Amino acid sequence: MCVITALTAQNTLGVSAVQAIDGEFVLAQLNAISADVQIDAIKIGMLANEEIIRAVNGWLDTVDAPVVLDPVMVATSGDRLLEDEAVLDSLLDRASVITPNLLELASLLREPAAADWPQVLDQARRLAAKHDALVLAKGGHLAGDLCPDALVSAQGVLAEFSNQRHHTKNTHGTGCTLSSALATIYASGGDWASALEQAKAYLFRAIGAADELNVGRGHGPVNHFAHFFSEADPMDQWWQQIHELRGSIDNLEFIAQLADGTLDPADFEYYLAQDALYLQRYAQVLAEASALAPDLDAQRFWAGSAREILEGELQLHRSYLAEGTANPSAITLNYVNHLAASKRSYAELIAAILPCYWLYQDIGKRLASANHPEHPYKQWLVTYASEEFDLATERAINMVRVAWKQADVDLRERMRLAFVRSSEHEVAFFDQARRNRVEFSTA
Ligand SMILES: Nc1ncnc2c1ncn2[C@@H]1O[C@H](COP(=O)(O)OP(=O)(O)O)[C@@H](O)[C@H]1O
Ligand SMILES: Cc1ncc(COP(=O)(O)O)c(N)n1
Repeated sequence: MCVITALTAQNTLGVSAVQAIDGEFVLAQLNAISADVQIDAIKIGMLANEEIIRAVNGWLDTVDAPVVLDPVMVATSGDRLLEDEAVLDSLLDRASVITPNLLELASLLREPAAADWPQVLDQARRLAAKHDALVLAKGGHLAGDLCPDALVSAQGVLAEFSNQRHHTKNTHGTGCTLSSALATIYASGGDWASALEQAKAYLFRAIGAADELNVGRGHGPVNHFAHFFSEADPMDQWWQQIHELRGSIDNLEFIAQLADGTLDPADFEYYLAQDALYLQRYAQVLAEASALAPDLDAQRFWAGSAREILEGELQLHRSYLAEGTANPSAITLNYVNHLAASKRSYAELIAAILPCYWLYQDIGKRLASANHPEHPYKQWLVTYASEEFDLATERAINMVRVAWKQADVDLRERMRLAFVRSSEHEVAFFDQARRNRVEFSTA
């Protein structure tokens, strides 16, 4: 819930005008909230003048909630945001946590600014004692590669967290963000140190992504939504993109009959023979992914998967088939050629590999309920609905996700195309027993 205390005409270059709101109207807004909404924590920012401070002070008598007070006095641009800082004193005693930056801290103590971090901590301790509050000492304005922050009481430092300094000029709103996040997270956790740690991690990410916003020519805002945007899972998006393809697999007569057991054994055998040819090549492709893998974990996973295919799935196929009888169909060749063409890079190759896991797991899960002890294709149905296959699919998805995160825009697009193309091949592959069976004599 927000209460407007002042209107500011400002951009990234500075504040050109301030219109303070009448104290009475500020109070009306505060009362409107507390009369209706449960208040778990309060964060106070810019207050502009004494009249507003008095209104807020009076209202605080009527509510019971922790108060984070950010003594906003001067903007990043250097413009004043509070007429007279002395009038803040009365409010400071009401705060649970005061969050001054280095200059505001000095100003509240009527002292010169601290020159280093130990001096900041010392000033913070004295301010904490003066107002019987915690003080969040902030080192953002110090020189150096690290940005330390500490929660300080009259007794000394309670908790200290430090992060690297981002090289950016877009730091407008860092202090406001930190104090708001601190109050909000405290409201849900009840622990100041842990709230500070989380608030700082959130802010660190928001500053790190600030340059992406590219707003204005001065000190641009931090990116509050960096979290949301980068959190969208690219793998979910890929899965959505093949939604229609997945639907068309479900609608194939071959799949419907495989599920209810009415599939002609000759069709199943044809499919399996092609799949055996495919899998042998697929196992080679997995071994190639292992050879290209960037780390030991990935190398092991793909090599293990290749072995799994050779000794697991291929055995299953052979149990149904007379060995070595089939030639590859045009559809099978197309698919393996697509896989082979994707090995320009590790990332692209594993993106092309992925549908063979993911689509089979998906189909396996949905067809599992149709299985029963007399089902003619029960072994096939069991294989792709197994927990081991789930686990392997999950790991394969994650390998692709990790590679995607490290890829540049062009590579990401090639990965996506490789994935979609393989999914298209999967549809044709399932359907092939029902199509013109063009077979080739070379694998
Ligand atoms: N360039 C930066 N990189 C990383 N963190 C920063 C950077 N600048 C400020 N911070 C962090 O932003 C928060 C606010 O810091 P500070 O600049 O000291 O206060 P204010 O924004 O109130 O002037 C602190 O947690 C500080 O560590
Ligand atoms: C309304 C308002 N509140 C606070 C600040 C200080 O933030 P910053 O120090 O990042 O300019 C500001 N510029 N405007």
